[in-house]
Amino acid sequence: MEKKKIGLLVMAYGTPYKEEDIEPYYTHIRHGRKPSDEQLQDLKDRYKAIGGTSPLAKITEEQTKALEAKLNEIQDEYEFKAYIGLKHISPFIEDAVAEMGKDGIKEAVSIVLAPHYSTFSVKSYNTRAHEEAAKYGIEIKSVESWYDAPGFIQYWADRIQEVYAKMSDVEREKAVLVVSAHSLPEKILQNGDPYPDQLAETAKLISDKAGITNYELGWQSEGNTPDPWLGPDVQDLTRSLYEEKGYRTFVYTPVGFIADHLEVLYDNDYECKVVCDELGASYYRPPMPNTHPLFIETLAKVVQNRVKRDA
Ligand SMILES: CC1=C(CCC(=O)O)c2cc3nc(cc4[nH]c(cc5[nH]c(cc1n2)c(C)c5CCC(=O)O)c(CCC(=O)O)c4C)C(CCC(=O)O)=C3C
Ligand SMILES: [Fe+2]
Repeated sequence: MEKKKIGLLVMAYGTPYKEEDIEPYYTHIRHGRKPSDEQLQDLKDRYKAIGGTSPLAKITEEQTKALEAKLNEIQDEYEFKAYIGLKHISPFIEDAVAEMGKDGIKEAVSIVLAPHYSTFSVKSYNTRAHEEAAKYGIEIKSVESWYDAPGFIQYWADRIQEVYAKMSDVEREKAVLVVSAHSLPEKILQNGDPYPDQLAETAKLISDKAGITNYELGWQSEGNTPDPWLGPDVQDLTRSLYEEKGYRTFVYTPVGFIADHLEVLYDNDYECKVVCDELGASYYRPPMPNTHPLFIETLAKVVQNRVKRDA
């Protein structure tokens, strides 16, 4: 039987490919407003600190290829063809959709490489994709969130158990799991955004599965703007947990992200580690999902379920 061709639109944040890309990328993130020299230098310094550029571009590509291959392996009704569409750098979401149009694709499914739904994040990706798709008569079924997908929960529970198993008994007794996502401006709460509740649900599912009772929710990587952001910030949280609850071992799981990139390699592995070192506490950060087979299989199931669902 002839397989039906279906577009697989994989959307992600995007990252500068080289140093010269940092300024236009940052300007795009800031909705077209150029960063000040100081802000730009600060961002350049952070990329420098993690090796010059982020590994994210390569990981997004590997995740997309692996997801496409997995989907074509687990079913034979459709032939999935993957397209990467990025939020803040080329190939932009619109470029990917236009490419699908050129290839004659009429039916597509989309997923954002971020587990939790927010009007600020996933909704803006999906809106851009759907607006462009309308121009080409492409029907896109969009996955809205997958923060509770069983394989995603299992992935983190396994990694957490590995970390706790490595600890000395003394370390384990005073350990706390810090489950975090990217902070967003507090104003998202006015319209009942599900983002904080989804993070809380991910944290509960993961800690239950891993058998960890001491866990706390935190927010990280907040932007440099005057409005209030969701808190507590993971660095402040580390200090208060140390002082008020006596924890001495900190296990950071930035579950709002799925790859090694700036927010994890700098904001966790450098900034949170500095706080732990200063306090004399132990720092742990289990590996990110990247292209782990269980993680890719999980995304494939999420996509497959979305294709099967009507509307
Ligand atoms: C919700 C969310 C996610 C998770 C969901 C998703 O993945 O969509 C995410 C992921 C990421 N964010 C990233 C990078 C950056 N985000 C920034 C700034 C901002 N992010 C925001 C939100 C999010 N961001 C917001 C509201 C701002 C402030 C904008 C403003 O000023 O109004 C800035 C500017 C400088 C700074 O603030 O640090 C950078 C460099 C990278 C790539 C890292 C790499 O290159 O390795 C990734 C994966
Ligand atoms: Fe960001």
